[in-house]
Amino acid sequence: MLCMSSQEPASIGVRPDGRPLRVGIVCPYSFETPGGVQNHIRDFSEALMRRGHHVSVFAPGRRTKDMPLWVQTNGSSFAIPYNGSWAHLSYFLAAGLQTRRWVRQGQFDIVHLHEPEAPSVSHKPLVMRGAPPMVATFHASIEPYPRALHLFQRYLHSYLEPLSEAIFVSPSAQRTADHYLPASISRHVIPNGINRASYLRAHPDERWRGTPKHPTIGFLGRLEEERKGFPIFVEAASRVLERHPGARFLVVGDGGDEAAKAIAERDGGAALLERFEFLGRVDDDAKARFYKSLDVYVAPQTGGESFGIVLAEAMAAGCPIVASDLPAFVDVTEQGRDAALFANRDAADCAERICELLADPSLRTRLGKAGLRRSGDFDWETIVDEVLAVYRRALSAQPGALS
Ligand SMILES: Nc1nc2c(ncn2[C@@H]2O[C@H](COP(=O)(O)OP(=O)(O)O[C@H]3O[C@H](CO)[C@@H](O)[C@H](O)[C@@H]3O)[C@@H](O)[C@H]2O)c(=O)[nH]1
Repeated sequence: MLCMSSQEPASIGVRPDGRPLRVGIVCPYSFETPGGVQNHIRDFSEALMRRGHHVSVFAPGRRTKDMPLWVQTNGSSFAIPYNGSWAHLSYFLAAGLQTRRWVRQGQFDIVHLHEPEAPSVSHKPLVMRGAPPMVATFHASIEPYPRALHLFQRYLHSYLEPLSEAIFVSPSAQRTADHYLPASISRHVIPNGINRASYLRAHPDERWRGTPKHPTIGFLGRLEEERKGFPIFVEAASRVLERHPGARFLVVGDGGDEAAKAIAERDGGAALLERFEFLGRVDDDAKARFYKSLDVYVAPQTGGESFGIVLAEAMAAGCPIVASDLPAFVDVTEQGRDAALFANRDAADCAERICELLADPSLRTRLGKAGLRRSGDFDWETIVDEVLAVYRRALSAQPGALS
């Protein structure tokens, strides 16, 4: 079992004896496909290792070349539609045996489960006898809560009983989990984190930088997923072009070919398509430069967002944001003080907000500065301390758990 840590522990401070913690993290989704939960676990693990702790992650699916050595996989996964997206999970008998064996062999001080309510490997340690203290992070936000899911509430309620502490990435994620989480479990809202410094130090990329005549307006996300709102971005773009014919629309994410085809098939689609540039999936450095270069970043997501990590990233780059008024986005932007919000699914309103920002550089500067300040609340360096405080509580509630 490979558990990694950095060489020089700065401050450990969770175990009474000052030794580093051994933390086992279970991710329900395969690392073969990128996603918010996987990125969160990767960045959190790296931040814990920078503090000197030992971390090992278990996830479904196969190993890929670029996967860190501290991620272990169980070799298989299957895809199901989940919360407006496709999730690559692993659930059946072997998955349970493999996960529990991994927990036993890891001799962890703490086991940290992500989305233990999802039918995947992070569900499995909950039935173990003699398991270390278990903390869970709940990411999902499903509002309004569907009637069909009420059927599972009683089952989940008793299944989740062994958890020591629960973390929610936002108040909206807590409202969802409150439907099935036993009242006895302590609750903490701790947001998703970002590597803020990487956005602060990024430089704009000349290819993507706007000018007053040719401002650049960006979208980032999985284009083929309805809930990421790309069709709303396209509709808003066509309206913005009526007032700013030189505007360029830069798009990062998988699914560019299909999305370009759909634009070309619209009335007047060929002219609209000329104003779009599909950049495909980019690496994290290019992503930071992308946010840094834009005049406006647009987040037109229509639902299923538990937090809105992309907003936090754009804020850290000082990029002014136009976003839909989903509950999670309202929270991240402090009730809209740090971004211009539009009525969810309303492309005309979205275009209006974009045009207001394009017409008013001082408004863009004000929102960029407000976002930059707000992004400090999501820096991993702060968030890790908050999670370690939760680990400390879980360990002190089970004093015999530490070896
Ligand atoms: N480098 C790079 N990163 C990308 C790309 N596309 C997406 N990402 C990154 O992938 C992460 C997740 O992006 P989302 O579009 O928000 O994905 P999600 O899987 O729907 O995220 C969910 O979980 C997050 C974490 O809890 C939530 O913050 C989010 O609201 C949502 O519920 C973000 O860090 C985003 O920048 C790309 O092409 N390149």
